[in-house]
Amino acid sequence: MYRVKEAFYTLQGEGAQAGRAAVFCRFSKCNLWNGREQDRESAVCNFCDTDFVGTDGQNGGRFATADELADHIRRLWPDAPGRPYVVCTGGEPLLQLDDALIAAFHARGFEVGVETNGTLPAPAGIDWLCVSPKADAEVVIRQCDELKLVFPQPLAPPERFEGIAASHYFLSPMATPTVTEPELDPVRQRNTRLATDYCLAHPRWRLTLQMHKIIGID
Ligand SMILES: C[S@@+](CC[C@H](N)C(=O)[O-])C[C@H]1O[C@@H](n2cnc3c(N)ncnc32)[C@H](O)[C@@H]1O
Ligand SMILES: Nc1nc2[nH]cc(C(=O)O)c2c(=O)[nH]1
Ligand code: SF4
Ligand SMILES: [Mg+2]
Repeated sequence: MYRVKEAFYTLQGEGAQAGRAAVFCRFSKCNLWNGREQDRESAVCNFCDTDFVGTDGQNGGRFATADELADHIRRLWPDAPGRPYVVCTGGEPLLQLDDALIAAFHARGFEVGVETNGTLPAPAGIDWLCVSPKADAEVVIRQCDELKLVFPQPLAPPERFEGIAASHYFLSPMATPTVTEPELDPVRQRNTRLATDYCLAHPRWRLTLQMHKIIGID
């Protein structure tokens, strides 16, 4: 049984695939926070900008088989040229994404992207793996397509992750979890300046911005 909070068609807003059309499949549950506001402060990951509790979002639900979920996601992709792309996120997608679901996506022509906190092993066959480390949680994935670190995190300085083999190293300024408009978020503005300065001083790192919030989609 797969539990999905929501699924929607949008543009990838972050990282090296930013600007690419994708169906986002947001799985329920995370291993670093239970999703309840009253428990945020004591959670390992305490800046999450996402509601991943339950299955009640748009196109959310419980899916008994990989084929049922992949068919559901396929229906959200437009009938137009261009390689179908699904981004599995959450919550923590690696609590649920398995070989059967990756195979079901591939069988429908999808490239499979994953956004993970890196604390759980990744199944084989993922086409684009984005690892975003959180605080002092141990990262077990040693190789990925992009390492996308939310910055700054006192317990997760960029230098700690340079041993993880990645094609791209990004800093993503930490936003206030509950604020969607960047211009109304002075904390994000300060963090954008800090991330910019870090990238200027350490040019292996690149800046990425949450484009979907800037342009006001999803
Ligand atoms: C909600 S998480 C879900 C996937 C996975 N659990 C993870 O943490 O990577 C999706 C992306 O949003 C980023 N994110 C979450 N809260 C954020 C915030 N307040 N500011 C900037 N990025 C944030 C995460 O680091 C991750 O790259
Ligand atoms: N447009 C858009 N791009 C995204 N990239 C990563 C996201 C996520 O929450 O995993 C995300 C998201 O929530 N929306
Ligand atoms: S950002 Fe990712 S790891 Fe952190 S609580 Fe949200 S879903 Fe979990
Ligand atoms: Mg998001």
